[in-house]
Amino acid sequence: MLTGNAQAATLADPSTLVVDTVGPVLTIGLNRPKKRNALNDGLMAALKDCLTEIPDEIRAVVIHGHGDHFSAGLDLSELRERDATEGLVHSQTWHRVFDRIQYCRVPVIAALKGAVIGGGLELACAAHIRVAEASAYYALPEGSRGIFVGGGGSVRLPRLIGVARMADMMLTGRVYSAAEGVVHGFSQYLIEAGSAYDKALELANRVAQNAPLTNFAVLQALPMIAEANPQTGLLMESLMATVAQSDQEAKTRIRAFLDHKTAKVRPS
Ligand SMILES: COc1cc(/C=C/C(=O)SCCNC(=O)CCNC(=O)[C@H](O)C(C)(C)COP(=O)(O)OP(=O)(O)OC[C@H]2O[C@@H](n3cnc4c(N)ncnc43)[C@H](O)[C@@H]2OP(=O)(O)O)ccc1O
Repeated sequence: MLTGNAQAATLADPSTLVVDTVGPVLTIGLNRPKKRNALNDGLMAALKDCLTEIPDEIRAVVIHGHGDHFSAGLDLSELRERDATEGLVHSQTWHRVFDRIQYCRVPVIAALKGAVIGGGLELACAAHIRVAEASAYYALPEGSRGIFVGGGGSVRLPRLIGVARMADMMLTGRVYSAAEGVVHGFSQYLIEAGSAYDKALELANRVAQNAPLTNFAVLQALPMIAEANPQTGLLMESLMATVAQSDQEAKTRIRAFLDHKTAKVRPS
């Protein structure tokens, strides 16, 4: 991996994030509403710090946007002339930040509203669950800006919506609606305007009640199993299932169900 001065010079700007704890949930609010939460170097460095130091008692994370939008993507005012090395360093810096989301030890839920554009969309792709309210819209206008995605979008987005649809987004620059986002498998929830944050928090509290080992398996093992060849995947699944069910947590939880001391599965 390349390193360089462009990266070393970046200082975290704490004012660009509002970080809070709500019970077992860490909430991270992108906080540049006047700039539609465009992702500048200071915000990206702050986000990286914040995701590196998740307290032990936190069981889930919600990332949301202050103001009317999730994020308008890369802060174009910072897209200064870069030579090839600096460009690679910049892109790889973003990769490291978004990898911290994807490989976070606890589930990360993105609460989407308004503009979810370019790098903002790439950020959302790294989360484990996406909750969109009706105001959310998605676009990849990189073509019209003369650039390419640089935050892992070409790896993560096709795995969610397919290569052809991502190609359509990039080539046409078309704005996709919140409803299309659900239909195409980008977001898992579509809810009324104004409620993405509340819904994300509700879901975060729910996943926080799971056995940590099950959540770990979903975050770390499931993506690998899904991409493995079937034989390898089935073996990995068996190993993961065996580890999980032999854990004391599973034994306690199953005993509680059999003793009628825990909730049944009911439609919500
Ligand atoms: C190359 O290596 C990379 C690339 C990347 C990632 C790339 C990308 O993310 S490309 C996508 C960049 N984003 C855009 O093109 C969106 C631009 N913004 C808009 O279209 C609109 O602002 C809007 C989001 C639809 C909202 O519209 P509206 O509500 O009308 O607000 P405005 O009046 O337009 O904006 C208010 C204020 O915010 C500024 N602003 C908005 N977006 C950005 C932005 N992306 N960058 C900088 N500034 C922005 C706007 O200029 C206004 O400022 P004023 O000073 O005029 O008030 C990743 C990694 C790589 O290595």
